[in-house]
Amino acid sequence: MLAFPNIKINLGLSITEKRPDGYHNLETVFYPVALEDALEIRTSSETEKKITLHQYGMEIAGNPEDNLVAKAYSLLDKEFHLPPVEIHLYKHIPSGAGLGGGSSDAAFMLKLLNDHFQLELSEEQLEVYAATLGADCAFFIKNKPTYAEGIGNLFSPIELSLSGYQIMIVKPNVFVSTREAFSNIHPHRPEYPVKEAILRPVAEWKDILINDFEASVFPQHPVIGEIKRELYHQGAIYASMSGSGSSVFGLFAPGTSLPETIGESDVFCFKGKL
Ligand SMILES: C[C@](O)(CO)[C@H](O)COP(=O)(O)OP(=O)(O)OC[C@H]1O[C@@H](n2ccc(N)nc2=O)[C@H](O)[C@@H]1O
Ligand SMILES: Nc1ncnc2c1ncn2[C@@H]1O[C@H](COP(=O)(O)OP(=O)(O)OP(=O)(O)O)[C@@H](O)[C@H]1O
Repeated sequence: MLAFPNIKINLGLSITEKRPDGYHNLETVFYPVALEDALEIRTSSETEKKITLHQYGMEIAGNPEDNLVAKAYSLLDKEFHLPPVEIHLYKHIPSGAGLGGGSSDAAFMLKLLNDHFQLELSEEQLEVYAATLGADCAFFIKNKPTYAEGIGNLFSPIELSLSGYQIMIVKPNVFVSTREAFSNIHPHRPEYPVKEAILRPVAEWKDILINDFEASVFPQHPVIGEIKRELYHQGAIYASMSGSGSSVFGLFAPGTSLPETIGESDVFCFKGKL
């Protein structure tokens, strides 16, 4: 059984307060975009080990047993005593990009196991499992435009369609640690709440829809801020860093031509239609 875990971008991201448990409350809108990994599971005849993971494409830091797809399997295996599986994961989504690639793989793994082994779990039950694997993991269960608050885990669906817009995503070759990005933030209530800003026309977002991580990440990694400026310079209607970086996306009007390139030759670049 095969699935294509996609990415999310953050439309606005306000870090509103630091919690006693060290995590931060935030407000953001997650929007799914069709930049995808490929993930396949098959029941395995292996008797010695439960998971055989084959990885292709971009390298993932860490050991295979720490891969979030393995963690997703273990989570359901504990409850349902699953047969052994062979997993094929083709990585096309860059890591450390703020695009939620690992979280998406994990969420799609839960959905695949649920379907393949007919576990009959509801979307709500799958969301509960997903939330234990990463802050934004549960979003990828329903995978629809979503307003998120709390630590990024309390969801309400929103009516928002960017259908027809074009997107360019650029990720420079720098690594931003999510944990470190949070530690440099001074939480505050936004002047223009994300939930209200998102209702305004896209052409107005530039001044009102803000990712708070930009103020802490751009000074440390100026190349990311330069990419955002360049996206605007080359005609983006709205441009922003996604999550805690290091990727930046630009939204372009339907029918306009996208820039050939942005930034240095070693950047990752994705162009697509929403
Ligand atoms: C910033 C976002 O990209 C917004 O979409 C996500 O909330 C980040 O989600 P993520 O990468 O899945 O993050 P996790 O792996 O759960 O957390 C990494 C680290 O970030 C910090 N963290 C994360 C989420 C949150 N609401 N507050 C935090 O302070 C914690 O120190 C945590 O140990
Ligand atoms: N299947 C996976 N794909 C990518 N990374 C994974 C995976 N499993 C575990 N990881 C680990 O998770 C880390 C973060 O990966 P991820 O692709 O989620 O990045 P991110 O862009 O920082 O996501 P986010 O938007 O959640 O901050 C990687 O450095 C890697 O060590």
